[in-house]
Amino acid sequence: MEVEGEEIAELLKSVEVGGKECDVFIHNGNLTFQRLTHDGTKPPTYIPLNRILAIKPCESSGKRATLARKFSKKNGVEITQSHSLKVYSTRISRSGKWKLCKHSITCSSQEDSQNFIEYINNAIKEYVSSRPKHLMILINPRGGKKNGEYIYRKYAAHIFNLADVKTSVFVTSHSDQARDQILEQDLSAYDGIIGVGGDGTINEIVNALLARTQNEAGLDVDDPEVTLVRPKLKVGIIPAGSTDAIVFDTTGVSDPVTSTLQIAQGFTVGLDVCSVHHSNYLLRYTLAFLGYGFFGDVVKESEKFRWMGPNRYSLAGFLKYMRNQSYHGVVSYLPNDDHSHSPWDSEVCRAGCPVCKEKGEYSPTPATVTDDINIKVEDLCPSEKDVEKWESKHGEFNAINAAILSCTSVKAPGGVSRAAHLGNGCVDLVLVRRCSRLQYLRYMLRIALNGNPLDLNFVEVQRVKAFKFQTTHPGPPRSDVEQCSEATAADSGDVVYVPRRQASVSSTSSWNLDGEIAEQPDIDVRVHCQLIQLFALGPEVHDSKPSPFSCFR
Ligand SMILES: Nc1ncnc2c1ncn2[C@@H]1O[C@H](COP(=O)(O)OP(=O)(O)OP(=O)(O)O)[C@@H](O)[C@H]1O
Repeated sequence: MEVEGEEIAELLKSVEVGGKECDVFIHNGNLTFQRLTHDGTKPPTYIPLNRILAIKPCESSGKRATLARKFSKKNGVEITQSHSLKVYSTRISRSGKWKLCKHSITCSSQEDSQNFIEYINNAIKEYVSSRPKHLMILINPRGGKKNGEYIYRKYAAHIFNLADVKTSVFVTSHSDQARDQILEQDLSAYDGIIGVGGDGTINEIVNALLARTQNEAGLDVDDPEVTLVRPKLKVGIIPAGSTDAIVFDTTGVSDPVTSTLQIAQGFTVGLDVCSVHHSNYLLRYTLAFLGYGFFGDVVKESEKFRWMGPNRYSLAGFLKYMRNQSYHGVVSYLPNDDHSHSPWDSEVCRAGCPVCKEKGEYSPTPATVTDDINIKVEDLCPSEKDVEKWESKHGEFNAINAAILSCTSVKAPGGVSRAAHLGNGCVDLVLVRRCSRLQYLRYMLRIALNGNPLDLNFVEVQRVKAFKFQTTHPGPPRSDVEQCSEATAADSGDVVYVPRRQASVSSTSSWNLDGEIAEQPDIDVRVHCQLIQLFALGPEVHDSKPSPFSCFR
């Protein structure tokens, strides 16, 4: 059989699919159903093989049994229950959430049914080499609305069961237990570690996994220049936290079913990680965001209102906004030398993003993912040889934000830097210069209301491979400082802004490192290109047009 010049493998002839008579074949990596009509005009429906989660024999009952009986009567064949099977696949809804679909097929003989199951299972294995076989699941029962366990049992467990992924489930009983588990357990049986919780949970997992990997490799993690080793195990996250920014950035939605389906189907993206040092001492690794000034203060202040739950951030944010503080310091950074992408790009990072692909040569489709991703050594971590290229900016800042990911979420659709990439080996360093309350409000509203927070004259952005921050004393009178910063800005060709009502200057703030507070303001940050492999596809572009790849009904 041939379609548009392509060889196709015919699997089943004249079988019943959803009460309709079809031929079933594989064409171009798709399981294709061709409805048999008198005039043969129905277009085929297909399921890409990499979207098939499982295929199982099943017992026909109820409506399904009636349809099968009708079909067998019409075709004059005896159909027993064991000749029915179900193909479980995924489809993407208009909202971007992934759904599990069932396609029931009734074959005319036991042999046909078994051959079909065998053929599809082999095709999936061949086509999709990187599906996990055994996962460690770490559930944080205290994250978000404290329903991590419920979310896992209701939305995730049956998907892993269907996909024949073995799971070892641990529910943490206290903070840091996930870390201890990763540091102390024998991990050789696992393909990946999945956190059920929020950003804090995945951070704890990644920090522990990186610590263990570097320790086993005998590396000095306190050396900011060290080239870190990529862990063999992949990580994943099923959202059950308050913000879930990392899940949102890597799947496009915050939905436990979407995340579980992407994990079970072995989709993988390479994620950049920042190492954060203070005085040649490793503070921690961060995955999404670093913020000094406003966002550091908010997290610190919010600790006083922990009893309020997630609302504590709104109250702390309001109090800090009213105080409108700014901080002195020098930011030095190593600019990205690859000018093919910048924070001003209108194209955002997506599944199959060419920028990330080129950097890490990873493919988000499971067919070609291998453990040995070919990353150029010079991309892994900026080194001493880059010394001469460092640049710096001095001044007073309301906020210094570094976006490793775009940091978009349901609450912040504008993100911190919408064009930031998952795995380009860079962070977008956003400097919010000393400004009035009203100006800062405009900045925040653009993050919250899907505007562009970078397009303001008191905000500067640089795409960098590394940066350092050092506090400076208020020093010269304000007019001198302004002259100095404006002169620097003018020299470098940047827009000069004149703040109307300015912030009050305080001594130092703290860093918000993915939601954790670091009291040391002077830090040294290096970006490690795609150091972690995360089970996710990357946000997808949605097409509102109906697709032939859909649930076959
Ligand atoms: N059993 C537990 N009891 C108390 N704390 C725990 C427990 N298990 C984990 N934790 C800690 O809870 C912290 C916060 O969890 P997590 O980040 O997942 O939720 P969240 O803060 O609500 O979500 P988000 O970070 O997305 O805003 C983690 O740093 C983790 O160490």
